[in-house]
Amino acid sequence: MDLVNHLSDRLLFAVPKKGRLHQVCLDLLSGSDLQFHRHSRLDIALVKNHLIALVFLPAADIPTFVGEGRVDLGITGRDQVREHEVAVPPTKTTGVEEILDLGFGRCKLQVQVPEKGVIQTPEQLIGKNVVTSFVNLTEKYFGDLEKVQAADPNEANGDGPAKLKTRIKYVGGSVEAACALGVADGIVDLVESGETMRAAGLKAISTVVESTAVLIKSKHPTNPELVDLIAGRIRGVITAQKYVLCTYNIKRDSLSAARKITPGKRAPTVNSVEEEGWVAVSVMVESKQVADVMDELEKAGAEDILVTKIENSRTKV
Ligand SMILES: Nc1ncnc2c1ncn2[C@@H]1O[C@H](COP(=O)(O)OP(=O)(O)OP(=O)(O)O)[C@@H](O)[C@H]1O
Ligand SMILES: O=P(O)(O)OC[C@H]1O[C@H](OP(=O)(O)OP(=O)(O)O)[C@H](O)[C@@H]1O
Repeated sequence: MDLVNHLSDRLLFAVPKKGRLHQVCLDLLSGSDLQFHRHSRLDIALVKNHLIALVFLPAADIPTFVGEGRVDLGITGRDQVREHEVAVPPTKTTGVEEILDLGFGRCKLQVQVPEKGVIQTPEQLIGKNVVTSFVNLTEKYFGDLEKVQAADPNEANGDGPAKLKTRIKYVGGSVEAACALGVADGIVDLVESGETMRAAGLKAISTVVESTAVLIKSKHPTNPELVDLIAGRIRGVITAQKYVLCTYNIKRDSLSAARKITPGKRAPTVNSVEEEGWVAVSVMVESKQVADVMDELEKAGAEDILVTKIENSRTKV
């Protein structure tokens, strides 16, 4: 099938083709009931049940395609969006709009130096070699540091705004190896658990950007209604993953204490039960807090506390 000729009437949705965000994005598409079959080695897949085509692209390239309006929707890291924005500042018609913070892919772009070295602050890297995959953000970061230093009367050399003194070099991956290989005095790279950084004998001395995955759209999508529909579905899946449904029985006298523990997103649903003086409560609770909430509810006199996974949802995040 000539896929390219099937694209003209379809909304284009870019998804990371590899890396940390790939599988979790596929799970999100499946949770949103976007059904597709990707032929091996093809970076385009037609969605069977909507006028949408998925395009599988490197996360770093997605802001470019969406920003130029070639692709309508995309998922990538906020770090990649910021990196692109420094290189190509948005205008009224170009650039991306963030629709939704997806919560996963949480990491920080950090300045890192050898743990046992003499450099302790980012200012000490000025004029030295810094290696990164995020050249634009790194140049801006050190450019701003250099400006601050130049504004300091003790440091000013009177030459006016100079070109960047710090030498920023691009590498596409394994950035953490650059210091050990003698190519860099410091690096700017992503950190999540910190394992990669520690294994390379590095430590973080500053944060350039904090990032999570985001759903982005172009400024003039071809089918805004379909963009809203997909955004609503994805929001529903993300909310469902973030919350669980907690139900319990409690004496009406203790209800106000229990409401403080489980205020819910709007308010808990309270139903009367057959037994005099008791009510049944059902309420959404953030998954990461649910164990503490159950302990507190028990102390407040709640009984039959049950927690259920939410498959999908339509509620404001
Ligand atoms: N360790 C991490 N933890 C969480 N999110 C991360 C991590 N590393 C990267 N990310 C996020 O995922 C995005 C894509 O990074 P990743 O390195 O996975 O992509 P890639 O370079 O395309 O893939 P690969 O590294 O497999 O070649 C980053 O821009 C960032 O937002
Ligand atoms: O703090 P951590 O949990 O160790 O994660 C950080 C690492 O994850 C990313 O690399 P990835 O493993 O995706 O490979 P890459 O270096 O080839 O980009 C990032 O570039 C770091 O190297």
